[in-house]
Amino acid sequence: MSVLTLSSGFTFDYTNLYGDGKVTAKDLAAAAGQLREAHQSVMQMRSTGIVKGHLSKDGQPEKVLFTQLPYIQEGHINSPEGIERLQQFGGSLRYKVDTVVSFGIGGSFLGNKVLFDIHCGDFYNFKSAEERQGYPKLYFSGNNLDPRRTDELIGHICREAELKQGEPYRVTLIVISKSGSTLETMATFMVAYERLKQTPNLEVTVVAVTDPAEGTNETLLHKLAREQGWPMFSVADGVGGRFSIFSEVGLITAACIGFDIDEFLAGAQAMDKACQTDDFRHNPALLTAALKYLGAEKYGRDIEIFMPYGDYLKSVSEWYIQLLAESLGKRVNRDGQEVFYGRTPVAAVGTTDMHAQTQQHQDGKRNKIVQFIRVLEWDTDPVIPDLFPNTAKLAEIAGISLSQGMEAARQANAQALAGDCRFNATFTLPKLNAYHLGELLYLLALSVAYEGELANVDAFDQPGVETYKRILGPNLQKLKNKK
Ligand SMILES: O=P(O)(O)OC[C@H]1O[C@H](O)[C@H](O)[C@@H](O)[C@@H]1O
Repeated sequence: MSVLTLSSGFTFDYTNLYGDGKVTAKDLAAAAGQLREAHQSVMQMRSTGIVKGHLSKDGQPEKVLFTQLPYIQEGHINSPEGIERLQQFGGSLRYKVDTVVSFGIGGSFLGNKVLFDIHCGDFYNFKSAEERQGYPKLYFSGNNLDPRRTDELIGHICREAELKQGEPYRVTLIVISKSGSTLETMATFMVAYERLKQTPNLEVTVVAVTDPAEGTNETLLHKLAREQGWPMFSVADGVGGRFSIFSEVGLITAACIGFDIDEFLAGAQAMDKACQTDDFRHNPALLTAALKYLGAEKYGRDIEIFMPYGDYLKSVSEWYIQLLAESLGKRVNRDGQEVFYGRTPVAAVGTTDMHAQTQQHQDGKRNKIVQFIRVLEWDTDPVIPDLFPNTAKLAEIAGISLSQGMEAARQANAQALAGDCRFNATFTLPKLNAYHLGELLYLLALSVAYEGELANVDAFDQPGVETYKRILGPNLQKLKNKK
């Protein structure tokens, strides 16, 4: 067994990624110099924010500061006052605001959805205010231009306002956009704001989360917020969208639902500390990056199936898709040579996708790594009752808890894949709580930074997404002119 165990109980089991027929000790030994250099570069990024070759969208040198986020400190992006302000904001909503709608897409949505799913689950918005401890209902929008869902969400809120007796129905719209002008976010926000403002018995307020720059670099959202007097939170300089869950971007959702910000950042901080050793066998982010990088480069495993077991972890897969795709999917390396690097991420969830994707993982091309996530201990865990003792097949599973069944299924999946030389690995979270979630998400973010170094690509830009935007902008103008 090859398992790296942290003092918190978080583990990385890479037994099925390492050894004969997998990434070998020889492969790792041959890459030792590269791993050392990658580690030095990441340590330099930590202390100075400087990453070789990284430029902003405007071609200016730009610092990378996400490793600062776990540390709440005076003068840091997450300062004690900043966190206090977030908590006060969350507290100010309790028993006062009925509904929050969070508008955002990509890095301004995916992490927020993770926090919501893990903390609130599917049925939160059906619960009473008391059951939600006074926190408002919370919906997401802006992550598409879907006319039907946008319309239905607004209709639903308006109906709730109609039904409310006495006090007006209070809605807070949180508009999150680093660039401050993303099409989906701004379009759906404007549609919703206009309709909600016109609804009787409904009071609507707006909060903006955007780049705080003023002057010539001021974002459109910042300008609007300033002119309209909306309260603002920041997407700090040096924190890219896909790394922003630990900043005010993600933490504002945490504040709105009473998710434990301190524990979440403490988990991220513990992981950051665990990743400071240059011994790759004991550095979870470097070890993960090294094995996946070598798996891709030497063995052609350039698809990553991200497969947590448990419904509410599916959004972690979706968050990871953006992290991996935008960070490592690069045409050129930092020396300007074409490399077409990056694993293609695939979102999956167990056990569900064992009945949909596993056929391909088991029998398709040997070009994948399956990354499992497992939760060791669940807060609630119903036991399958012996309801039909005379039906042998059902009696056989009686007495087993659902989580035991789920873990047995994951183990069987991992074993079956490993038995046919199909690379896989498992992260285990002792429990599904803020601390361990912080550990996991931070580990993934840092491993992507390491892999950028190993592959010599800029993990912090996303030039490819501008290509379609350059076509879309003029096309939207043409549509407007036709009217
Ligand atoms: O936060 P925003 O500026 O609105 O950006 C939202 C998202 O849109 C872009 O297309 C980028 O590719 C993403 O990296 C970003 O997270």
